[in-house]
Amino acid sequence: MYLYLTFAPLAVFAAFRSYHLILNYLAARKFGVPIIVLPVSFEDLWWMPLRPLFAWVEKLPFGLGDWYVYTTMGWGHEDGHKTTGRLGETFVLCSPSVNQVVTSYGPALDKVFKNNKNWPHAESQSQLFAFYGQNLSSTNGEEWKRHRKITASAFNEKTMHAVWKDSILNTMAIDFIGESARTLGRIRSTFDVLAMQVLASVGFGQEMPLTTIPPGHQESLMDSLGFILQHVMLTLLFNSLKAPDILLPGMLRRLKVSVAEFRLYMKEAVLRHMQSAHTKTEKSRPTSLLEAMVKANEMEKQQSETAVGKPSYLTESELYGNLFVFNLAGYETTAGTMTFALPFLAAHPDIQDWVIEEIDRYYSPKAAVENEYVEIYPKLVRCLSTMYETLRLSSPAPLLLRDPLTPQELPISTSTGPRTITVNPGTSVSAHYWGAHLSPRWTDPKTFNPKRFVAISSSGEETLEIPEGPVYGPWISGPRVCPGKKFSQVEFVAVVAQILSRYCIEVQKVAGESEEAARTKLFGVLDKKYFNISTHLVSPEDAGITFVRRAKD
Ligand code: HEM
Repeated sequence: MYLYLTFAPLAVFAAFRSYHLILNYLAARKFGVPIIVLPVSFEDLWWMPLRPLFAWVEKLPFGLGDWYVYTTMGWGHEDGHKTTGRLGETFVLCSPSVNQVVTSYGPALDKVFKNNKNWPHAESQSQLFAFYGQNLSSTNGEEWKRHRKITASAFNEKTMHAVWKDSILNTMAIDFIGESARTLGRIRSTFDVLAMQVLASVGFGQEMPLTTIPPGHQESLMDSLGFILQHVMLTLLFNSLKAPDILLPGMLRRLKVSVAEFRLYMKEAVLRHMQSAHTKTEKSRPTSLLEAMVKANEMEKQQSETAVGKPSYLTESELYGNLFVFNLAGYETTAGTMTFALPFLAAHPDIQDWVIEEIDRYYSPKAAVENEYVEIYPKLVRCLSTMYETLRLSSPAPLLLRDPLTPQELPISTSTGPRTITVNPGTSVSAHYWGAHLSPRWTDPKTFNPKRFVAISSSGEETLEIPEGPVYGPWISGPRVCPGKKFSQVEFVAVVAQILSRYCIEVQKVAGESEEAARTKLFGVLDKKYFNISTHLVSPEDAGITFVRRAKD
């Protein structure tokens, strides 16, 4: 009897899933592209906490566990170009809950991202990070336009000045002499802190040290935000849990405190900026993302009070939602990019010398103090090309899902030439930039070569140029292009310029290890990645780099 009660619901569930899998498979066949059949999709939220328990299936013989890799949103990080190399630029992931057309074909990506009205964010992904309030990334259509209009004003040239200055000053404060040898794990934590510091001062306008616990708080801003961001998936799953503290394990109790603390920090910061928005003169320009956002919102509110119809400003919780998403989207992405860029430069001394040549020509470590962002930043093309190439090889974005609202034509490439398929509502399209960035459409796709992004202009100057032919889109394109694109570029260029103006970076060797063996080991470590909000290394402690003071000092 007990056995029956336990297994009957499972049998019903399995029968229900099998029936839907057959229906989805029949629908997928109509596309006439390769199909990968999966028992579960990463769009099934219940699967997320269970997934680690099934890691063993990958070890099954005869490829029986090959499906497992495709059941995480970040499967591209692990798979790279393998599946696209085998099946082509368009294929379907067919599971009981959904069919996903996966594409790395340029015209398809172009079409989807240019038209976010017909191709909105998939509901399954968009609501993930809305626990502080609806925001830019959680909304679609008219709602999204309202968020985008207010938040766009935050990313202005004045804030870029602040990003430049803060990035350089925070890099100067890192002790690369006292701790010259760092594992890639330590590199990541170093730049996690740096990225958070830049976001706290440029994002919040936070002036006190991030580690201070002000009156009325239990945690510092750094500790609360850091804890939430490091455990964001857990926050997502347990945030709405109303259980009394005594029943919660220590980890969830701490998470609850951090979530409440960060909300309080946001509340105080919004209030502070709302008050200063009233006292500052019209002409004084905001210096933090939050201040700019609050100011634009207050102006919108005033106009909205005189107009009829739906309010066009953001509510308080929407301001929090956006501020949190800026932190979430801007912290790991930039820190992760640095974690890959520095070892790539260490392993390619010729490229490093080429970048240093540019830095020595245009950059001086006083650049932050003298505030020369406007003059120096645009000249550091080789530094920026290093970021472009790093992102080509290690993009932080997972598979980006879009769900068509009405039947849409999607271009595909086949061995007999290009054609289109009709994608109906209910089928997702999944942009697979890992496949695109490592495609043979690039010359020598696996090699780190920032020079591929540098061209010479008619006046003889080096300029950044994306090669024609292959697809490049770490920040995507179209109306939903990453609003923090320039923020991340300015931060990256400032950090690399500051470091290489004083240090060379070398591959770390253990006693008796040859240069070649150390490089091979480093490449092996850089090659094994996984996704958790951004790109992470599987074994970051197994390789490292060393900062060597440059001779000119
Ligand atoms: C290397 C750095 C970065 C990369 C590669 C990157 C990449 C991306 C990508 C691919 C998207 C589109 C996601 C989608 O539509 O599904 C996006 C959106 C977004 N990013 Fe970034 N990002 C970076 C840095 C930043 C920074 C520094 C900030 C803020 C300070 C930021 C804020 C955002 C926001 C708010 C969105 C949502 C935009 C919308 O939906 O309209 N990002 N980013």
